[in-house]
Amino acid sequence: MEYVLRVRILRLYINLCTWISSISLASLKERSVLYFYLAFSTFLHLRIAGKDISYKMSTRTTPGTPASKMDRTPASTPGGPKAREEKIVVTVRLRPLSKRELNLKDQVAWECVDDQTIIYKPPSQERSIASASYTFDKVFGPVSETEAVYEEGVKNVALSALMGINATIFAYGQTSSGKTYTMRGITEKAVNDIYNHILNTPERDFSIKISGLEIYNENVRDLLNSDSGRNLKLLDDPEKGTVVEKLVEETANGDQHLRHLISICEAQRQVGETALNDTSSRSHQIIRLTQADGARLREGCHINLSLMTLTTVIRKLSVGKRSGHIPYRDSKLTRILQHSLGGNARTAIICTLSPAMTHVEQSRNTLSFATRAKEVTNNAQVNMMEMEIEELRRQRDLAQYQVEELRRKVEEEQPTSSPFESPHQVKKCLSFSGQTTPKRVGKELTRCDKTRKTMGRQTMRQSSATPFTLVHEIRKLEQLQEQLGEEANRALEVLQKEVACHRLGNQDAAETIAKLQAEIREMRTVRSSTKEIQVGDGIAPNRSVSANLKEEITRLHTQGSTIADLEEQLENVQKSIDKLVLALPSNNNQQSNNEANPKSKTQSKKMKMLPLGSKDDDLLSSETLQGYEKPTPTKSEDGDVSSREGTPCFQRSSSVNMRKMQKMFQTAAEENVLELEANEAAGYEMENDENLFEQQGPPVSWHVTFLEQRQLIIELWDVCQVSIIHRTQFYLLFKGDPADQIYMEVELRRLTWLQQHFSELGNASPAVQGDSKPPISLSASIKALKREREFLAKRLITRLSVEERDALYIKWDVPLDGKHRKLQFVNKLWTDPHDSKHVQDSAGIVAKLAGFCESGNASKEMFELNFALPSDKRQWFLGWDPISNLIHL
Ligand SMILES: Nc1ncnc2c1ncn2[C@@H]1O[C@H](COP(=O)(O)OP(=O)(O)OP(=O)(O)O)[C@@H](O)[C@H]1O
Repeated sequence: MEYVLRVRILRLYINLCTWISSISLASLKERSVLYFYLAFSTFLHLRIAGKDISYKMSTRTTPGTPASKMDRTPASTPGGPKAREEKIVVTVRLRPLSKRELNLKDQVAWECVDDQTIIYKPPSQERSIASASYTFDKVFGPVSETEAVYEEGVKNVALSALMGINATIFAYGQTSSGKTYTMRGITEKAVNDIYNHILNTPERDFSIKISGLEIYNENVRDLLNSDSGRNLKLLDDPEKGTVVEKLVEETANGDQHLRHLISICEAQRQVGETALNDTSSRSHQIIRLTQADGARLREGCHINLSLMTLTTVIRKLSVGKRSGHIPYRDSKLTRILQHSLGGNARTAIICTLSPAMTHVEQSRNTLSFATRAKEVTNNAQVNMMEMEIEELRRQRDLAQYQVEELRRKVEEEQPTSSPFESPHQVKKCLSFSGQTTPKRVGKELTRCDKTRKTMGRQTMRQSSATPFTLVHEIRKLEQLQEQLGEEANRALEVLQKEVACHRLGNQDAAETIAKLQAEIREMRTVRSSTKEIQVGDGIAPNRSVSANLKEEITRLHTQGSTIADLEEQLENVQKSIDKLVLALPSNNNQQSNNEANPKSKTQSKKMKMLPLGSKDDDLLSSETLQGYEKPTPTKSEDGDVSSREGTPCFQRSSSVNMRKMQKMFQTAAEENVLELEANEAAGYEMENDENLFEQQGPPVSWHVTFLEQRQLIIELWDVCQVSIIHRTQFYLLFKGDPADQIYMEVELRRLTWLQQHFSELGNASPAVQGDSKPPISLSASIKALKREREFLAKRLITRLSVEERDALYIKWDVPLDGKHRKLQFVNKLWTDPHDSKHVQDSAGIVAKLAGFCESGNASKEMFELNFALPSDKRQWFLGWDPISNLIHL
């Protein structure tokens, strides 16, 4: 059996760091190099079976426990390696003053007072600044050797990889603080230890594979394959999590080869650095910035998203994993390191510090990052794979075979059945469906069996004095075998579950799914007491839109378009909303919260009922939005779709103005009938799908049609300057459910009319609608949209924390210190109808700012806004006006 140890070297280059805003410009200007550099080494995926899997993780409860003192308790069974929460090991290394700092007569500002505490100890003239003390797992002062940092700080974590546990070590600190210096030594020592382990474990075949990658300004580059291009894609693998597409993985033939490969990664980094400075415009910008004056420096500073997100992820994790959405997906680095940060891995962070007084702010920031990191817990567990299961299965089969052999021997010794024998017992205890159990038919024995039989008989004769003793011994042996069999079966069950979890990505995912299933069951219970309605009833998803629409219209006509029918339509939409809401990761998190806090259960349920509900402090990021894009299926086991009939929320939804809905549908229906009839008159046979097929090829699936229609709608929204809140609501509500067809059609029709109206109107005076309604014109729409953006800009302050805002500014290229940056930012939302990611992100942000999640009336309002048809047709086309009312413009 071969065991594969994967070593990954990951480097992150950063121009400026997240704490840039807190660094005074004066100190920035003094820096000769303005990029930050983080070095990571990641040890991943060691597949190990045998005695090593009998270790389980221990929980470290106090932040003061040194990594070296961490306890490892052998588990009693092979099925014992269950994930336990374990905090990240955080150490700090303070380097000596560098030559440059000495030349500049810089002073030492930090002192390691013991092996766990570092204090800020300013020189006498600075004493007015409050001193501060920080405690970590281990603190290494300026005279400490890298060996000590390895042995006492991170060795345990590094060697966890040899026990089949994912391990990650990374260095974090400002430029020139000693990350490379430290990581080089640590990598070297870890390589030594790994190869020593391999030498001392000759019974196993190891294979060591290494890959190296660099993230520079969110571009991922392969350090072992310079031809691979500058921006490798990250892919989501259902089994492995995030993987880097086409990343080369070299097999190391020995320790020297591994060192050589590591040095290639190192050299690539240096080449990359130089090359980037020469060729990359961004890098030019870095150089230029180092010589720039304050204003230009501020204008142009590019803050690295990965580092920013890393700090956000650590901050969020430090207050508890279940504290809301963790934005792993917001940067390449955090995506790649997802398992190492709060996931299935053991992680050690070495925070490196310069002792210099001039760097005191950066050092404080590093220490506050380290303090937060101390609170982050991981759920490391041994990676158990099919091979290990196979091995256990093999052992069990062997045991079964031995029992059978013994039984046969007893039978030969004692042909008549003994009252002590219980033939079924053994079979029962080893009943797990093995494949390799040798089968025997009747008395037909192979030559090998016959030889063994003869030998066995001789052995039995020698070892058993009397038949009674022999039977007694056999019984004892059987009992032992029974225990073994049961244990093996139990272990197999555990392992299979673990493998299943692994396949799903991680333990968290499995837990979430389990909880979702529980939720689904609960929903079914609620549902079973109410009326069952099929989603998309009467609408065949795979038929052409026109055919479906016509059928729908006919249905509405023949049934007299009763309110009940429309209610049914509405219910279907509500189901779609439920699906969307349930698909929100924040709701999954909320569900998890409820496990711990039953009191919040009612609240949570209420939230789930709300369309677009999400936690208030949970910024709808790309990850959340992906949840929208591919909603988690909420089908129950028997295929039913969740329904909310009878729930308070459903009743609220039912209070939609049904008359208006009815009228709207009728109008739309009538228009469609006219259109269909016109088509028919023109020679199209819409009803005959077969003819259609012949004429146009296979019918377009609803999903394809939906995507096309949605794109058209998005473009029309842009052209017609439609409210971005309306766009957001519509975009997030209608995700392609078959029941959405009618709404998509109506929206398209509405927008087409509006576009036509605007173009016909040209410079002419807009139509006045009477009453208090504003005139319909493009300029009126633009004005309304401007007001709406101003409103949303104001909401940035109340809806988002400073950090969230800064993260968004960075992501959307809004200068952090620019004037009117809130408005600048909001003005960027919903501006590119052709960029689906832009649209998705814009929708997430507007949803958050508009606070869709807060109001229980949101769904009602939305239905009225989007689809209520006032008596005047023109008013209907101004369907987004009430949104202004909603947000009190
Ligand atoms: N503990 C230490 N003892 C002695 N010298 C050190 C120590 N740590 C770092 N140095 C020296 O300080 C300088 C900067 O260190 P290093 O290059 O490792 O910093 P870095 O954090 O990797 O910087 P960058 O982010 O700019 O790449 C180097 O000359 C290195 O030899």
